[in-house]
Parts: sequence; structure tokens; C-alpha cells
Amino acid sequence: MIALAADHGGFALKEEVKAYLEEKKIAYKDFGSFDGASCDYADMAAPACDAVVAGECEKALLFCGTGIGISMAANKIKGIRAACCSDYFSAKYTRLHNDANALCMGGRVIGPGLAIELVDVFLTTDFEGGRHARRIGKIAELENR
Ligand SMILES: O=C[C@H](O)[C@H](O)[C@H](O)COP(=O)(O)O
Repeated sequence: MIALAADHGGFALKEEVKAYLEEKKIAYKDFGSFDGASCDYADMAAPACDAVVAGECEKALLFCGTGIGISMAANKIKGIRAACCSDYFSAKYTRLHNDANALCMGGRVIGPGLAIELVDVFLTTDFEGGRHARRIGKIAELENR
């Protein structure tokens, strides 16, 4: 199950990605926004990220105007490793090296074609582990400072 959330700046892109997930028969849970009205990205990120941390959802796909605000908010939630990406290499390597569990994208930055490429590689790339596991362990330690 994939968690989806967006503010008004990412709403249209979330809807495009949602249609893609439907086409691919990938299960998702949409945490809103449901109408694209002005709202605050931290409010939208929290329930979707909570669902990931709780194990209800495997990963989150988060959207705002730039992808940055919602990634900042998501990264405040213990257990979330969110990456704001607008290129294929980053979306792939944030899975391989960072075991990112949230991909953030900007609806005012990238179009649906690229977003779908990023989602595809993000959802299908496994964490490499090894030395990278030690490093993300150190990120987790920072959460407890
Ligand atoms: O990082 C923040 C996001 O890009 C927001 O979507 C953006 O700041 C919203 O701006 P506005 O309220 O001017 O539409």
C-alpha cells in the first residue's frame, strides 16, 4: 500500500500519479488534499507519514509546489526518510543508498511524465544495505538526540 498526500501546489500531480498507480494496479491510500484548495503541506504530510511509520503503508509519495516543504515536514517525523527528487538518478539512489521511504515531488517543478518515471524507479528499487545500513543507522541516532 502506497500513501499519497499533497497540498494545493502538488494536488494536480498527485492526481496524475494516482491515475498511474490505478493503471498499474498498485494499491494506494490517498490522504488528500482531495480538492486542491489552499492548505498547509505539513498537515498533509503527517497522516501519510504516520501510516508509513505504523506499517500500514510501505512508502509515501508526497507532493507540494516544489516538493521541498513537504519533504522538510516529512523528515521531522521519526522513521521517515524523505527525498525530494526531480531527476531519475536521485530517485533511484535514494532507494539504493538511503532506503528512502518517502518520495517528494514538486507539482510546479516537474511534469507527470517525469514524475511517473521517478515513481516507477522509486517503487521498484531495493535498498542495497551494507555500508549504507550503517549510515542510515546514524540518521536514526540523530532522531534521538
Ligand atoms: O515548499 C512549499 C510548497 O512548494 C508549497 O506548495 C508552496 O509554498 C505553496 O505556496 P502558495 O501558498 O503560494 O500556493
